[in-house]
Amino acid sequence: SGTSRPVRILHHVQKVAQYGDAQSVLSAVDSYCSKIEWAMNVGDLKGQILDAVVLETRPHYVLELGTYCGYSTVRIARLLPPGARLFSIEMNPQYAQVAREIIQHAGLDVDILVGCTSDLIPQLKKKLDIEKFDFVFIDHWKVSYLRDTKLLEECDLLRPGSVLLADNVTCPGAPDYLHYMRTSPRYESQYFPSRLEYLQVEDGMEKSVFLA
Ligand SMILES: O=C(NCc1cccc(CNc2ccc3[nH]ncc3c2)c1)c1cc(-c2ccc(F)cc2)cc(O)c1O
Ligand SMILES: [Mg+2]
Repeated sequence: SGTSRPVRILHHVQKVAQYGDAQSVLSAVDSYCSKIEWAMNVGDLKGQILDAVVLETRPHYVLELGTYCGYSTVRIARLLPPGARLFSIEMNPQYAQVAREIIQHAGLDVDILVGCTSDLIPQLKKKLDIEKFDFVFIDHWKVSYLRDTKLLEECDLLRPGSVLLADNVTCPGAPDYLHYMRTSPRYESQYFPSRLEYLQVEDGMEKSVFLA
């Protein structure tokens, strides 16, 4: 097929979702990916956990690792107060372009940084004039979760109370990240059991609060 799966999702959103209506964009992605073809969006079930953590945290500065089509980016951005800033890092330029158009269709304003976390995270303070992130959503390569969390610590981008929420800690799994979060005295960690997006497979999210 000529188009990619993300492009097919974008075309579906542009066809059926109301421009400027974030909820209709989320519903369009979820109906497409549950009925036509599966895709690795966080989905509506785990998305409700993401919503609850964002609302509880009321973050001003947000970082997302792994944009894909921008589904979780829209989920987070639609709940942020005016003035809050959301930055999302995506290393695949095709994904980043689709995400920009899906986020635009939702009427939201997000900065997508194209590149890999190991290069970009050390530049964030200087480039974005940001002190610390209040909330980080981690959903990129599962083997990079732990490395990048340690990089956030080393770059002094977390403050006491910063909240990290990681997708897929059960499926596909991020065992070294989970072990670190559940044994480190620097974090208070909590597991939220759920299901893999659009399937009956068990998955879950880990919420970890940075203590100091
Ligand atoms: O693997 C996953 N997602 C990550 C991912 C994957 C591919 C490409 C990218 C490219 N984006 C990227 C990469 C590296 C990066 N470094 N810095 C930024 C950055 C950005 C990201 C995933 C898999 C499954 C899953 C698959 C199969 C299955 F059977 C069950 C479950 C479910 C999910 O919810 C998932 O999130
Ligand atoms: Mg995921």
